[in-house]
Amino acid sequence: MNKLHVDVAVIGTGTAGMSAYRAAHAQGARTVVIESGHYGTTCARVGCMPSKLLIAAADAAHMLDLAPGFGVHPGEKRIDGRAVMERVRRERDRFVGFVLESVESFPESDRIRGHARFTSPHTLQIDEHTEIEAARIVIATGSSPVILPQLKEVGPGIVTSDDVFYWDDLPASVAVIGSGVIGLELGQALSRLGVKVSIFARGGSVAQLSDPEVLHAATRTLSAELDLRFQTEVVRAVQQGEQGVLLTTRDALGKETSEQFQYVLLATGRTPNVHGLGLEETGLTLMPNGVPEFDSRTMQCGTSHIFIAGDANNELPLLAEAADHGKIAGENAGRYPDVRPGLRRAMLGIAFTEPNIATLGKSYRTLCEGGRPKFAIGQVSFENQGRSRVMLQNKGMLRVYAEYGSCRFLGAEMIGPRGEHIAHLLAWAVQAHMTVPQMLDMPFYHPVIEEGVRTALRDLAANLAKATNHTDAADSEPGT
Ligand SMILES: Cc1cc2nc3c(=O)[nH]c(=O)nc-3n(C[C@H](O)[C@H](O)[C@H](O)COP(=O)(O)OP(=O)(O)OC[C@H]3O[C@@H](n4cnc5c(N)ncnc54)[C@H](O)[C@@H]3O)c2cc1C
Ligand SMILES: NC(=O)c1ccc[n+]([C@@H]2O[C@H](COP(=O)([O-])OP(=O)(O)OC[C@H]3O[C@@H](n4cnc5c(N)ncnc54)[C@H](O)[C@@H]3O)[C@@H](O)[C@H]2O)c1
Repeated sequence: MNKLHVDVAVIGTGTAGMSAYRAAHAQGARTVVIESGHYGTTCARVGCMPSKLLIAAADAAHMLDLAPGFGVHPGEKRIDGRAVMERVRRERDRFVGFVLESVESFPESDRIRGHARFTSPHTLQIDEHTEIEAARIVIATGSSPVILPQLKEVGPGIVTSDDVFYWDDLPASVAVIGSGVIGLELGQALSRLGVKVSIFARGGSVAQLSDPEVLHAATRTLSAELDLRFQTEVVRAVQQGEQGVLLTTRDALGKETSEQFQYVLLATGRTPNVHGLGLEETGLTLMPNGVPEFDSRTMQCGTSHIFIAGDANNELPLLAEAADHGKIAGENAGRYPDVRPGLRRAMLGIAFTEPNIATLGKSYRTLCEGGRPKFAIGQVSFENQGRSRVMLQNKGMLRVYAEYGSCRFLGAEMIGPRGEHIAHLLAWAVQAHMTVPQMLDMPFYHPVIEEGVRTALRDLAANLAKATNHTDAADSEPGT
């Protein structure tokens, strides 16, 4: 058994782990990273990048569908599934290659291969070959797809996003379970690429939306294009050899339906990789999901020498968050016991559906927490928004929120054209603590989709003014 003594051990070499390694190392700490799977990160290998590559191909196909609306007739559309998947894998491998180069730039002696688990608060056992005594430890173990119990061990037709980007060809049909971010991004992309797709949602949720009006607009917009079956539960699935899977679902009225699909894609959330880590040996207080209690400003677990970063802490399982968490955790582990709060940015979440779905700052749900909501709402529908209509992308809605009295801009939820860019603009305003009048003083060009944002902000300003002129803010309902 090899024995190692280090200042900082980082478990996981994903985005958070690599960021933690660099930050701890920069503090002068003798640091190692431990990896049980492949190097290359979830984001590059099976997450952000390949999913956006698939979506890019779908966008190209969709543009051909839109063209006749402008009087442009591109001829017969032909999708070469093998070529689509070959490009996805080729470009994905290129991105993974850059990550591998980055990991390989860490000295070999700092890279340990194998599964890490705690045997005491300061000791990690790596498979059966190495024991590491570490003064501080960063947990950056990522997350894994949730597999519904009734779909376990059905057969090769049950897949997750970990499998899709290894396909050689596009399948004939896919049942997507879950209407969250992964289900909608992949479901819409596959559908636009000619795959027969049905999306089954046990409730009525759409991606990360919580504002009922935006949710309504999103449901209407996406249902116009996709076979979206809300309030529908999965009952069972049976693998039928190479034919695919016979999936039985039950709708809100209790009616059971059985349909055959080549694949059933599970997109039912991800669970933090904290089980099998031996956390019970650390003495840390665990939350019901198994994640240790931690401070989201410092990533420190309780007052201990252990830090947790990225998807593993389940706070906001997004790439940019993983990188920030890793930096904060690594710096604090490096200079422990001098633990300091790190930079946390305004919340920003974007689902790359088309139209994009975006949430930023405080969500409607968060603002409504703790009783009666006390914030003003402004809104715009993109249906008659000038530039959106010019481009035949006039779908969706934006709702913006602000605090009565101070007029401080708080956040927004939307589905709409160019949502990824509008969301950045608005998230920057949240982080800069701008007020609605200050935002309206900013330049708006013509004709641009941002003029729709201005319409929503003007509506918000009018609603804020009504409250200041006529009522006590506490008496105001949202949107009045
Ligand atoms: C399909 C999909 C699309 C996505 N798209 C986006 C997007 O567009 N934008 C966005 O912001 N986010 C997106 N995400 C989320 C983003 O990919 C993740 O938030 C991010 O990659 C998490 O990074 P991480 O470092 O926490 O985890 P990972 O990159 O998963 O790294 C964790 C590492 O820890 C290792 N490990 C686990 N347990 C152990 C152990 N006991 N011992 C040793 N090593 C261990 C694992 O093998 C893994 O290499 C997407 C995710 C998916 C699945
Ligand atoms: N563009 C992006 O930023 C992006 C893209 C993909 C993934 N991600 C990250 O990955 C995470 C995981 O994505 P996801 O889509 O798997 O999770 P999610 O939490 O967004 O959605 C999960 C969906 O599965 C449904 N579901 C859960 N349990 C179910 C059950 N038992 N039966 C039927 N349906 C069930 C939920 O109702 C929900 O619709 C996201 O939270 C996000 O942080 C981000």
